[in-house]
Amino acid sequence: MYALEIRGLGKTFRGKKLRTVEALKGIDLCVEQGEVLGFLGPNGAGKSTTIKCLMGLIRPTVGSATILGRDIASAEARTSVGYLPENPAFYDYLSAEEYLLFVGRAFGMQGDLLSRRCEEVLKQLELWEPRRRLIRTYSKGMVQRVGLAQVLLHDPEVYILDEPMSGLDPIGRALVKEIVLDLKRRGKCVFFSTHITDDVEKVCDRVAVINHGELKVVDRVENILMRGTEGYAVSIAAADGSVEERVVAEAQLQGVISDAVAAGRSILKVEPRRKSMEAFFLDIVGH
Ligand SMILES: Nc1ncnc2c1ncn2[C@@H]1O[C@H](COP(=O)(O)OP(=O)(O)OP(=O)(O)O)[C@@H](O)[C@H]1O
Repeated sequence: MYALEIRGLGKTFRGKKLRTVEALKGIDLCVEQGEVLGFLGPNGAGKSTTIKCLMGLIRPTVGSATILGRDIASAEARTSVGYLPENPAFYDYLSAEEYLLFVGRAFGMQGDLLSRRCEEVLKQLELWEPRRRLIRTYSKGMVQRVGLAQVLLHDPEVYILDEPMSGLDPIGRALVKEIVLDLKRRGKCVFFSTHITDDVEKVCDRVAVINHGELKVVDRVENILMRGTEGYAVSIAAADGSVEERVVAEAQLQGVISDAVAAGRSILKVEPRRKSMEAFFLDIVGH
């Protein structure tokens, strides 16, 4: 059973004067339990539309999806998910602590379990000190961290995060990456959208690239990086101790090494030169 299974998901928005936007054009995607999948795409690609369909916030025009084998329309599917919206908005006349107690009760938590989990996630998200301050006095990054705290609170099996790193400074981003890796270690499934390639390279097992409502590539991060080998950097030492570095294509590699050895020079290092995830992403989306 997949943690997340999306079959032929499509969404057409109908606007004024019969104007339609085909935001999703039939997406098929499965994510395993214990897997971190980065859902990568430029602005307007269809990431939030996919996530809103999964969370039942909008209805797909065609297709279906399940979470841990349960239809996304069911209450059971929703309770097994931790969801972070793209622009989380909270009851800002509550403190972070009050808000988390409210969320926990909505998930059926109470008593010691609820107060213990509140304390744990407030500490994990570095919100313990300001926990009694009203959310309206928080900075943008703090509000984003309240969003992540409510995602983690009920310890669900599946996490659907819409741009979890947005609005965070480098320290906050590192914290989120650490949280995602910790969820992975604990066998959870994390599906998160982003347009930042570096986030994907560091924490994901697989990447799904979406553009204009269509999935363009779904593959393991290491395959994508290997596929993008541009050549090899060869470091060659001369007899006088000087080092020369040359970048050569795969077809010339053997010849360059043989020639250098025949000339009495040593090969110090041969390293593949890979395309970055960013270059790969820009190729896919056609820039
Ligand atoms: N309610 C709506 N009515 C009409 N069009 C919409 C609606 N919501 C989204 N769209 C359109 O659907 C397309 C996909 O939008 P979506 O918000 O899913 O993109 P995204 O990949 O999440 O982008 P971003 O990175 O900018 O958040 C866009 O062309 C957008 O303008």
